[in-house]
Amino acid sequence: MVWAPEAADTPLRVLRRLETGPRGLVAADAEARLLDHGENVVPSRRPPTLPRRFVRSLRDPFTLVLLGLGLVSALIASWATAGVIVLLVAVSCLLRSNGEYRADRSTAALRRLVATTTTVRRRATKDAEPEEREIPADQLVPGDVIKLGPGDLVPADARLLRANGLTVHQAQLTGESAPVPKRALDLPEGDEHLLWQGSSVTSGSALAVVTATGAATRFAGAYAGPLPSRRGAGRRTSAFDRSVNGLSWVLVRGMLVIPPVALVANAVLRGKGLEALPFAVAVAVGLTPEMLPVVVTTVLARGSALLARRGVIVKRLSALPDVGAIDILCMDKTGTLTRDRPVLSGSVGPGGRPDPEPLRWAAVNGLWTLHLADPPAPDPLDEAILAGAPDLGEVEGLDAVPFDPLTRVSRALVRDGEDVVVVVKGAVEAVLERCALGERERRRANATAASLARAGARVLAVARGPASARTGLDAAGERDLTLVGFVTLADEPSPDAAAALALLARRGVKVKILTGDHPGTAARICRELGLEAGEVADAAGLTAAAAERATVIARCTPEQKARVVRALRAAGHTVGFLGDGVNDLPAMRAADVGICPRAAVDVTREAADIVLAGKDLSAIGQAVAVGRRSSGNIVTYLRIALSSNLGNVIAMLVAGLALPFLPMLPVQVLAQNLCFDAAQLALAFERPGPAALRRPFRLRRRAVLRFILGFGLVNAGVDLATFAVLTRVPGMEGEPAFHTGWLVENMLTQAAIMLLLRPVRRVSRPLGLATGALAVAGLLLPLSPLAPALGLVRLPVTSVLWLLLVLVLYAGVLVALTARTRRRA
Ligand SMILES: Nc1ncnc2c1ncn2[C@@H]1O[C@H](COP(=O)(O)OP(=O)(O)OP(=O)(O)O)[C@@H](O)[C@H]1O
Repeated sequence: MVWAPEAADTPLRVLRRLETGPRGLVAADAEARLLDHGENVVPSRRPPTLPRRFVRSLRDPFTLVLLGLGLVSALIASWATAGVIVLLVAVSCLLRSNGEYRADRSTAALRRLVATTTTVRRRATKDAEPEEREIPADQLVPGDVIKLGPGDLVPADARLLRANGLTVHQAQLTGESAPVPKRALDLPEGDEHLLWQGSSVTSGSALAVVTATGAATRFAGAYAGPLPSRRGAGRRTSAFDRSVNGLSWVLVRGMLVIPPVALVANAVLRGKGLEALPFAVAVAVGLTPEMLPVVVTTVLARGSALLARRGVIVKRLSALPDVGAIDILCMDKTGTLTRDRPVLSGSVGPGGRPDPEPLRWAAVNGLWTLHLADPPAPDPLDEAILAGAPDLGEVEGLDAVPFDPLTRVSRALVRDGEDVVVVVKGAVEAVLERCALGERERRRANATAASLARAGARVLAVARGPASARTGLDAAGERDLTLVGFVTLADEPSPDAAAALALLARRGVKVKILTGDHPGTAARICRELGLEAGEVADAAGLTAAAAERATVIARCTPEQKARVVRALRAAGHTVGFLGDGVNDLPAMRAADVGICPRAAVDVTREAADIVLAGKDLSAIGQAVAVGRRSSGNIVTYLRIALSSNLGNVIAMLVAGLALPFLPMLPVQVLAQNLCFDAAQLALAFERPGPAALRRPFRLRRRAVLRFILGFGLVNAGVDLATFAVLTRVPGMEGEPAFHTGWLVENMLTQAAIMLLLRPVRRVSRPLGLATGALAVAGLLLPLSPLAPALGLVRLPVTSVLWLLLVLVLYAGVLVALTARTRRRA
């Protein structure tokens, strides 16, 4: 059976070819088709397997440079060096891919909870009435009849059977960034009647028949390789990623420069040629924080697992440090701060007097948009209006376009007795600008709406005007309507919103409300939640400076929300956006981190980096804390690893020039590196001090570089002091004794650095064990069976005592130098 419809086929022919009908498939038939066609999953969207992750982790710049150095070692037959490098790479990639894999698995159950679902029409038996059900999108089969509404992801390729004011965003497939209109034309010419998997509904509603699923969709064909970013082309790397990448590249450059410098120096000063190459390679490896990718993955995977236990899904692991860096969180109001369960509270005429007419016409509009546009999920506002509406009389619906956040109105064309009328309801300004009103009447209407909003109500304006059944809704002028009045609805704040806002304030995150609603309503909700409303601004004509000052920005269109977010980012803030509706999508894409509650519409959930699967909004505060902790641990690792490595490399290069022999054998450099790397994994389990949780975390690259350089030099000084001791203590004259002394001292100082260069004093159990093991390994390696292979010998007791003395002095210096930073933590 060939499912793909020819572009110009009529709906009937397509339905026939797919052996289905407008009433949907019979359930048993759908099951059989599922076996035939498989699940509706694009192959490249399946989570990668462990081996594939392993191969992917090889693409890291450090790993590539390490492999390059390994290759050089192999070419000059320095097998031990090559072997240790391959071991380092293998362990690093294995730990990293395993960490990612486990992080994915830890959120898998939660992900299923918030998986995309689709409203499908199916029948229990051939003669049964069709029923509409939500099923997971991966269970769809060709021939299924589906319903779509604003915010829905198009779950498979489909042919429209009916469409109402439908526009879709299909940039991923066609590159068009603006939403394109779609119609259920009988005899189409272009692709106006076709929907592609991977696009999303911006406005309107539709009934469509699925023509292709899974690997057979156009999307799967277009992206056989890796997927483009789900957040669209606008997605940038975060400040944290950029800083870590920047540091990495400084080091990679260093790694590439060191071997030639060491070689040339040896050649010039000692007339040695290529025999110094293994040493040069080992020194370059010594500079690498080869465990950086592993530590980053472990820290982030742990953070994500911790949050999963609290019902928070981190979809993009690298979003965690971004959450920790957020200093402004913008959020929408409806469905985030309020429950989005509005209840009708009143109906008044344009002057503010109680009047049932606005409610009646609002309900007529709501009823027929619901019936004719037939969206998959009814709008809560329309439901509330219908629940509280009186008898609507004999009004027959002719056409309707559901609510669109861009126009901010919903429209219906109805026959009222002999007359055909267009009924418009929506945001006050959007409706008033469609009304023929004198200056005074307009002012009076605005004053009425403002006073209703100040009392905290959601206000909808209702207007009507003459139209023609023949020319239909699209041609209805809608310019000279008559204002019927206003309906008001109450929407309770979410029970946990106040606590969540208070927690964010304690964490130093400023909250801004960006809403499509009236400023009065938004300001009132803020006060009820204990948030100082401060400056309330109107989105129209808002300047960047005003956006920075305001706490509430009202009457926002979706694009204006995004513009505010972009302006705040341009002013140097790290901005999070929390929203649930299709009107929040552009802002979510513009923000550093997108967050959405579980009940958000599909597209918003797809675009979000973090999904709050639980009900409690306070989870955002927890995500912020975990984000800061994760970044803190990564930076602590970088400081410790790099200042220690840098110190060692400087000391080795200097000593290399002063000594008649190599200060350390390549295999010793690498063995010491391996031990240090393994111990440093414990830094992933650290808990930063309370001060780190009180303010947004910013990785300041310069400050980190200064720290690394400063302590690197101190460390080099200590190494050279060790060098001086080793050359003077009796019994240490020979090359093996010198090597052993330096290796032991290095491992002891590395353990000291791990304990002392952290921002907090408290030592976690994993860290205590790791540093203890590193120090003991340093002392015991020369006595172990590995000693001959590593070129180590037993040291006289006096020299060990001397080395311990240097260590104590070094620890004293570190304690004195870090006292100030620790006091602040
Ligand atoms: N179903 C509807 N019919 C008519 N008007 C609506 C409907 N839903 C919303 N509106 C009006 O359009 C305005 C903008 O709606 P939009 O959904 O963009 O934002 P919002 O509901 O106010 O919430 P948020 O705080 O999430 O931005 C609303 O304030 C309301 O006046």
